[in-house]
Amino acid sequence: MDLKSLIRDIPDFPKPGIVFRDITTLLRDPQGLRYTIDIFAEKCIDAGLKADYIVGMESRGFIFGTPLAYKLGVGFIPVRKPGKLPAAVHSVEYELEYGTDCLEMHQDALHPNSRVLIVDDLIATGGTASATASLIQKIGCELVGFGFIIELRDLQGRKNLPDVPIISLVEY
Ligand SMILES: O=P(O)(O)OC[C@H]1O[C@H](OP(=O)(O)OP(=O)(O)O)[C@H](O)[C@@H]1O
Ligand SMILES: Nc1ncnc2[nH]cnc12
Repeated sequence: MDLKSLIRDIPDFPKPGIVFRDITTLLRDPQGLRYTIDIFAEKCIDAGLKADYIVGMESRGFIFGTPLAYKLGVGFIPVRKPGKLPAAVHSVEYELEYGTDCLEMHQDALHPNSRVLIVDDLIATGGTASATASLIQKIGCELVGFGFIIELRDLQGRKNLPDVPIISLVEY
């Protein structure tokens, strides 16, 4: 199945010059959604990525990370934008094109030495994924790899990530 054909390209969103890779059209397609999660799980297994938990970033990381965790038979841990999680959190600030943003995770979400696969819908600069990796490493967890539906290769986000396996299903 050609997943790229199910992803809608929206030019000049959210600003001129950006081509927004819209996954809502993929999610809307029952066969496309099922295939995405099935092939994602298959590639993780084939790559030997043995995780105890999937960590997904708000918000589109939730959309793919949770069904992948279900498929792999492991737990899902949300990494959320500031002020959303009710219990004590670890926080990490990271650079955006303009300014900074922050991500948070419950301090008690993971035990040290838990094996974690970080999942998001897309990697662009790698800032979000890199910040999430630093969060789980703060707790002493083992980062087994990253999984993305979409990788924007020209932005070279991989260069900002730790040296672990990276799975991406669709590249631009
Ligand atoms: O590699 P980067 O340059 O960090 O960009 C990738 C991130 O940007 C998008 O999330 P966004 O923060 O736009 O929020 P959303 O998921 O709520 O739409 C996307 O879902 C990734 O998390
Ligand atoms: N081009 C893009 N399309 C969709 N989500 C994004 N997040 C960062 N860059 C993006």
